[in-house]
Amino acid sequence: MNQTKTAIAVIGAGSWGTALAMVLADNGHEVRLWSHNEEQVKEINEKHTNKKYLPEIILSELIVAYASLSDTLAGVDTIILAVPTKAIREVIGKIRAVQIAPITIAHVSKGIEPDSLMRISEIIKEEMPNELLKDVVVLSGPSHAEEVSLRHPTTVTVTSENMDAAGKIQDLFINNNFRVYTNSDIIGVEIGGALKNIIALAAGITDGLGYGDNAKAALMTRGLAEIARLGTKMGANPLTFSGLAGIGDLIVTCTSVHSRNWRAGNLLGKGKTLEEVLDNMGMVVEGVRTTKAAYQLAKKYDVKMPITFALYDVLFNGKSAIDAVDVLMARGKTHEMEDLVNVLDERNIED
Ligand SMILES: NC(=O)C1=CN([C@@H]2O[C@H](COP(=O)(O)OP(=O)(O)OC[C@H]3O[C@@H](n4cnc5c(N)ncnc54)[C@H](OP(=O)(O)O)[C@@H]3O)[C@@H](O)[C@H]2O)C=CC1
Ligand SMILES: O=C(CO)COP(=O)(O)O
Repeated sequence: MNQTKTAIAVIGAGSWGTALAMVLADNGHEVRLWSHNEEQVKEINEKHTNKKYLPEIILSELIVAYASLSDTLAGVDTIILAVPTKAIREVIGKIRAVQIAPITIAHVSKGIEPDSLMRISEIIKEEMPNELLKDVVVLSGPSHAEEVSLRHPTTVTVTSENMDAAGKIQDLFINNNFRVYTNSDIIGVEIGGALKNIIALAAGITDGLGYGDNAKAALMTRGLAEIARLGTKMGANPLTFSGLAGIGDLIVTCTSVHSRNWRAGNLLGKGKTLEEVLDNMGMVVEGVRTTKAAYQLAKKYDVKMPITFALYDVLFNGKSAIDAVDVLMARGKTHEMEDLVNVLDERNIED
């Protein structure tokens, strides 16, 4: 399906960057995988493994790891950016310092920056000068790196303000194991991908507390309702939340032991402190910072997000998980759909 074979830079050699590098290598592309860790670069090039992040996997020899960013980027016109949200500004700063020609950046990260309340595509556009940036594309959806690296069937979506650019990223990645759709709603795709991590943390907590499937189904359904309310108020297409970057990613993250957010929540539910959990995870748990950002966004846009607020209290205000669940369950009576309908009505009035 992929006609042109090109050199592609994957920036970030954690679980997701490495798994995506494998998809690109399966499609015959030359993949330059940049890491800021020289030991890891040596391991990937000499042993074709990345034991810390994907312990069972042997990597294709088409994947070559680089420690030098300028060597990684030389002659490349597409970057796949796969670092945690917290590192995006720093890494874009390093790219900016060595990049000489305009480039397309496809990011695959799932977060919102607290305080600035920016989506990742917005951060990239802020940090990268116009003359060096062709397009920003987002790739998102239900896709655990552990399963993608085993070539298990996976579906994702790509979006951009320029759908031709999204189509090019679709062509680079699509194959018979990794099916890539397009979606023109960049706000919805980024909000869905980021905020599902909050609900996955909460689902991990209720599992850790020993509550059952009813509690998890409640969290996922009502979690999606509050994600859709906020996203729609921010300008997203509400239909996006019933797609891969919405319900799709919510399902995979709330129900899988691969999810770092679910696992972190599970340990919190079992009584560990946030500090203990994060110290032992060894990989990014995006939902913690995103909870802070979503809490701020809910206030800014005046949207009710009771699960996000309950989790915020558990993570940052010392509330016990059991008390947070009790508060959620004892709230006043409400209509299931009314709040989203109100948000849609407000948007229609503004239009
Ligand atoms: N894992 C998955 O299945 C999926 C992840 N994502 C998203 O992808 C993004 C990356 O996640 P993932 O790969 O899983 O995270 P990991 O924790 O597995 O890896 C993060 C990688 O980024 C590197 N890194 C961290 N900070 C910096 C920095 N300041 N400069 C350079 N490199 C840095 C890490 O290096 P070091 O080893 O030195 O810490 C590591 O190689 C997240 O936003 C996540 O939500 C999206 C879909 C699936
Ligand atoms: O986004 C993911 C799967 O789609 C990965 O989720 P975690 O970051 O919780 O592991």
